[in-house]
Amino acid sequence: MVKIAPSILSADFSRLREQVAAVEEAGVEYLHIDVMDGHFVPNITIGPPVVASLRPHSRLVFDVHLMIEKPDYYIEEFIAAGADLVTVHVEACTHLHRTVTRIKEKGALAGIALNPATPLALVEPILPTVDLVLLMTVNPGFGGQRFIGEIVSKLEALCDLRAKYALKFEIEVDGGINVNTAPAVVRAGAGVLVTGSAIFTAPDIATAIHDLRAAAHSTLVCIKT
Ligand SMILES: O=C(CO)[C@@H](O)[C@H](O)COP(=O)(O)O
Repeated sequence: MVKIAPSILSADFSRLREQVAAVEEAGVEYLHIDVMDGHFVPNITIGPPVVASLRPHSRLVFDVHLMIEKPDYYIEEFIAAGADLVTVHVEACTHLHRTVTRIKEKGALAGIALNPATPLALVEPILPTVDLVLLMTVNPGFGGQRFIGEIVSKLEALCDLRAKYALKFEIEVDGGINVNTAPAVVRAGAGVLVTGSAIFTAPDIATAIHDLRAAAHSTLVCIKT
């Protein structure tokens, strides 16, 4: 089953607790938390105190996406704040295997994220050590951008690598995911859909999540028949 991970980047921050409760009630699996530092990406967002404030109010898997330089300095703090899954950018890590190992040693699941222009070959050697691979389908930094369709073939190639090595990591896509783009990424092998603006700027959050799930699952039905 495809998992949905609403990105709170597009939420109304003045009503964050309420909006997290709304996506949780609508049955999503993950809460995607975009952490940006103004250096790795040209935007500044959320730090560990926000994660810690939300933690007592939600049972969702906290999927913390670090779009920051030197992520090693902050891994422990985000896990202590309540992150269940910590994803770091390949482009921000000099010693990626060490960083992934540190995340796991500190008790969280470890993800690696690749920008659209970053080739899969860079991460192939460490795929057996990760729990999730996030393929950016926009250039990171902002919500509401247009989906980059060329990433679909990269997604298929990642799926093939997972099958080739008989691995079990999850494949997450992030950026421009909505009812129109979800079918293509699910068909190509995405198992976790990060969606920000299509959920939080919709007139009704529950309806938006229902529609996204229906679009994703309709594709799965297509594959089976
Ligand atoms: O990490 C990012 C952007 O850098 C994403 O998580 C976006 O927040 C997704 O937003 P939409 O493209 O769905 O609006």
